[in-house]
Amino acid sequence: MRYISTRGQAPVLTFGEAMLTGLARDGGLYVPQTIPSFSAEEIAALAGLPYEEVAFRVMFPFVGETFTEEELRGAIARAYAGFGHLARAPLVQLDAGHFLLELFHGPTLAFKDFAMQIIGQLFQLALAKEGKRITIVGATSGDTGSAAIEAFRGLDNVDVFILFPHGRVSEVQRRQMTTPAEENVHALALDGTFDDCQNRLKDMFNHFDFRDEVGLAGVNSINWARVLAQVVYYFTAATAVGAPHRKVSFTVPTGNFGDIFAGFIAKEMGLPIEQLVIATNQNDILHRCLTTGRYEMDGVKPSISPSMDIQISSNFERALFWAYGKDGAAVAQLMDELKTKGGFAVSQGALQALRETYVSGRVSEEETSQTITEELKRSGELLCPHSAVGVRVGAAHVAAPVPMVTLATAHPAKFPDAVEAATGIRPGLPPRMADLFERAERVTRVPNDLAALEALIQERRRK
Ligand SMILES: Cc1ncc(COP(=O)(O)O)c(C=O)c1O
Ligand SMILES: N[C@@H](CCOP(=O)(O)O)C(=O)O
Repeated sequence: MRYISTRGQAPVLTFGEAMLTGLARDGGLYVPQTIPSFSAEEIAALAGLPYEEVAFRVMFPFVGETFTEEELRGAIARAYAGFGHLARAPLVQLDAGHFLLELFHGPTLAFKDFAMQIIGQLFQLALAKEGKRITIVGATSGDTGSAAIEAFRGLDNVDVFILFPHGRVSEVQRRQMTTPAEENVHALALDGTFDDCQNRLKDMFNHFDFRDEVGLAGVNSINWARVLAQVVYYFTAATAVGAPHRKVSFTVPTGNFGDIFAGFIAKEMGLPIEQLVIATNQNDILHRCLTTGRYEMDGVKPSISPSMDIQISSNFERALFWAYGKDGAAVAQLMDELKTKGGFAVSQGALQALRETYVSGRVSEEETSQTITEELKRSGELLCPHSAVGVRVGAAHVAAPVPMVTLATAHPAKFPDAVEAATGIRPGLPPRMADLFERAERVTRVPNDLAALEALIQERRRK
C-alpha cells in the first residue's frame, strides 16, 4: 500500500513513512493510492466480533509492510485495554430508527482516544525500529490535545507540544491538558482561534529546516493513521444494525472533517452507507459550502460546542481531492485561494460529487441547548453539546427503513456548564478524574507568532 499527497507533488510513501511524516512536503495530506475493498461476506463476518478484531481486519490492509500481523494485533490490544466499556463503542437506541454511537469511553472521554491510543502504540513501535526521537506538535480545539497527551506522556523519545486557543476550551478540557506532570508534555495557550493554532502547526511543517531539525511529527487528523483508526467504528456500528444486509446512514458532528471522512473511507471500502450527514454548529462553513458551492471564511464564533469552532476544516482537502477526480494541481490551487483570498468556489462537477456523497445540516446555539434538554427527557440520554448538534441533524435525516447512527463524540462531563444550563444536571467526571480540579496546572501563554513558537519548542524539547 502506498500513500500519495492531495497536492500531487510530494514523495509517495509507505504507511509507516506517512504516519511519521504527518503533513506532506507539498503542504497536502496523505491518502491511500487505492482503497482496499471488502466483500459483503467479509463485512457480514465482522458482526458480533470484539472491537479489537474488527480493528485488526479493517486496518491491516492499509498498514501493508510497515507492521506485522502480530505487531498490529498487539498494538490494538494495548490501545483499547483501558477503555471504560467492553464494547469500546456501544450503540444505544434513541428512537425508532435512530441510534447513538457512544465514542466517549476512552481515557480522555472523547472520540479522539480511538485513534490516538492506537497511533501512540504504532509510533512507539516505529520509533523503536528506527531508533529515532521526535517532537510532536498538535493543534487542538480541546479534545485532540488531551488525547495526544494521554497517548504520549512520559515517553523518552517523544516531546509533545499542544497549542490550544486561549480561553476557548472548556475548563475540563484545559485541565486535562495542563495538569499532566510529565516533563515531555507542554500545554501552550495561544492568543487566537483553533484555526490560528492549526495554521501555525502547518507553517512549522512547511518550514523544512525547523521540521527536520526537531523531527516534527503530527498527530492531528492531518495524519492518515488518525483517520484510518476512526474507520473501524463505522464497521462495528453498521454491522450491529444489520449491514451489509441493509443500508445504514451516519450523522457526524463535524469540525476538522476527519471523523466524517473516515466514514467516507468505510463507504469506499464497501460498507453500504446511504447518507453521510455533516452536522455543524453555528460555525457552518461546511454546510454553507455544500449549499452554495463557495467555501467562504467569515470568522469563528465561539459556541457551546467549542471543539467544533473551526473554519479551516483541514480534512475537507481530502474530500475535495476525491471530488476533483484526484487532481492534485486543482486541490493545490483551491488551497492557495483559501490562504490568499479567504475562500474558493467549488466547480460544478466537484460540487455534484460532494453532494452525492454528503448532506449537511446546521444547528444554532439555542437548538443545541434545547436538544440536550429534550433528549434527556425523551430517551434519558445526557448529551454533550457536540453530540447534541449531531442528534438534532441526525433526527432530521432519519429515512425509514434505513437506520441512522449519530456519533456521540464526547462525554457530557467535559462540558458541564452547557449541560447544566440545559438540564439542571451537572455531569460528574469518572472517579479516576475526580481530583482534576485540585491538580496543579502547568501552561505557557504564547503569541500567534511562528518564530516565537519555534523558538520556544527548540528551547524546551529534549535533545
Ligand atoms: C467533541 C468533538 N466533536 C466533534 C468534533 C469534530 O470532529 P472532526 O474534527 O473530526 O470533524 C471534534 C473535534 O474535531 C470534537 O472534539
Ligand atoms: N476538535 C478537534 C480539532 C482538531 O481535530 P483533529 O481531528 O484534526 O485532531 C480537537 O478537539 O482538537
